[in-house]
Formats: sequence, structure tokens, C-alpha cells
Amino acid sequence: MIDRLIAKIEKTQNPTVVGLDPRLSFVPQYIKEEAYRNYGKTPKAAAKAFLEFNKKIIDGIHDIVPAVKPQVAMYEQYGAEGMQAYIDTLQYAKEKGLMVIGDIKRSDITSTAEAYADGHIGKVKVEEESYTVYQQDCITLNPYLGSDSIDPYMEHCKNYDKGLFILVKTSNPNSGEIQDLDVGGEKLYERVGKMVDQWGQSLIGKRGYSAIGAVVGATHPQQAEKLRGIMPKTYFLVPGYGAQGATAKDLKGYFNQDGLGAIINSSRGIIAAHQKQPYQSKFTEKEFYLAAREAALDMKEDLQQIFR
Ligand SMILES: O=c1ccn([C@@H]2O[C@H](COP(=O)(O)O)[C@@H](O)[C@H]2O)c(=O)[nH]1
Repeated sequence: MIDRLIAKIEKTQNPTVVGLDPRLSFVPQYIKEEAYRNYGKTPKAAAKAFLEFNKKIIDGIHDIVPAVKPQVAMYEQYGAEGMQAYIDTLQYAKEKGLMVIGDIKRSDITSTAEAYADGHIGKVKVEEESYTVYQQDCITLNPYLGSDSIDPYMEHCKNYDKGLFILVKTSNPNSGEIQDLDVGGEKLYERVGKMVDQWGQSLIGKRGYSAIGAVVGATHPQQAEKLRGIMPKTYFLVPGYGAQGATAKDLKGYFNQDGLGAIINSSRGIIAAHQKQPYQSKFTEKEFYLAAREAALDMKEDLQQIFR
């Protein structure tokens, strides 16, 4: 998985992942009106509107970014119909050649983790038949339950060429309440970083990076620099650029000398660009996907300064 991701980053010359975190307030009126006409103002209508919205966004960006990161919470809140929109979004993104990072942040005891792993990055069996339900190349996990909670996913990474991004230092303002605690002379996030690096050693790809990556928020550049030193073979998934305030200037320390090692996420900053300047003045509401494309190209150019 990690070699495929690196190949896509190199092909697009763009270490960006577009977060597919739809909200009804982002969806243009014409899409919502059609959904409400067909299904009333129901969770089903919201889900149908999300799928239509996502497909247009994917059409707008699929050739200029390597990956998308659908955030499951946005879909799950609408129940079964929402999850169908999630599943259909994954499939459409894969059809368009994108790598897919499912932001599902799961964590549980081994026997339950096996079910999550089968469903999300493996296959589920119904008697002698087996099915791929969620078309994801990698998923996010919470490491709080320890290594036995991660093991089932590691097996599937090996068997199905999949990957993980494990929470190490999250972007939210209060992440330090737990992640910065002192544990025997080091910070908890450093200890977790070392553990993730260790877990990843058996899954190093041809390019020298592991299929077991880490989530490291763009809003914590000092901590990221420490982690970069602690875990040189671990790819970082970096949320926090754009809507959460981080800029390209904060991001140099997230990358290795080879120009690889990090992929930067922006969700609201791209998919809701049509509601913000300068894009709002340039594009009509119906052209929201063109606004997203331009915002993604602007982000690509912004990130170039890291490598100059
Ligand atoms: O530490 C973390 C881990 C995950 N996220 C997720 O990334 C996106 C960020 O969205 P923006 O609109 O670009 O702020 C969202 O899905 C979060 O759940 C994170 O922000 N920080």
C-alpha cells in the first residue's frame, strides 16, 4: 500500500489528501432540492445529496491529488443510508484511480478488532462466500488499547496490501491533556510514536517506508519534528492544514530529506472552497467542484515552498 501511495504522490507531484467530510451546509442548493424532492427532508435525502456532492468533488480533483480521506462520522450520523453513501463514495473514488484513506479511528479488544479489520481492510465471509465491503486502501486507528488491539489489522495489511495511520499526536487544541503526559521521562506521544515505528518494522515497502503510518497534526510542528526523528520510516498523515489554521510554513519538519514521509490533509478548505474567498467570487454555486479543484491546486503550490 505505501509504495502505491508514494507512486501516486510522485505522479501527481502533490502530497495532498482531500478530506471528504460533507455537511449539508456545504452542499449546493440545487443538489439538496433534488434530493428533498425525491426523498423528502430525510436522512436518505441527506445521504443522496452527499453522494452527488462527493462525486462532483472527486470528478474535480481526481487527476491532481493522490488520495481522498472520507470521514466516516459525516455519513454514519445519517444511519444506514449515510453508510451506503460512504460505501458508494469509496467505490467511486477507487473507480477514479484515487487512493482511499478511511478515517474511521477504530479501537477495540482483539476479537472485536478482527471484525473491524475484516470489514474495513479485509474480507467478510458469509459461509463459503467472501466480500469486500469497504474499498479502502488504509484506515485510521486509535492505539489506546495497545498492541493486541492493532495485531488483527497488521495481519490484513500483510495479506491484502493495506495500510494504517495510527493516532500519535492529534491536531486538536487539547490533545496534550493526554498525549503530552510524562511517562517515565518522555511524552506519551513520543512513546506511542516509538511503538508505532516498531509495529511498522515488519511492513517496510520497497521505498523504505512502512505501511503502518502515524497521524501527526499540522498544528503541532515542534512535536512533529521530534517524531520525525523518532520514526524515520513512518509515513505521517497530517490533518490541520487550512481550516484548523496550519500553513505550509509549519510543515517542513514533517518531511524527510527525500521529500517524502508526509501527506497533508485538507477537508473543509477544499470541499467548501466555493463558500470562501477568493473562490466564491470566481465560481457559481453550481461550479463548486471547480472551486475545489482550484483550492487543491493552490494548496499544491503552497506546499511546494516546503521543498524549495
Ligand atoms: O488529529 C486529527 C485526526 C483527524 N482529523 C480529521 O481530519 C479532518 C480535518 O478536517 P479539516 O476540515 O481540514 O479541519 C477531519 O476529518 C478530522 O476528523 C483531524 O482533524 N485531526
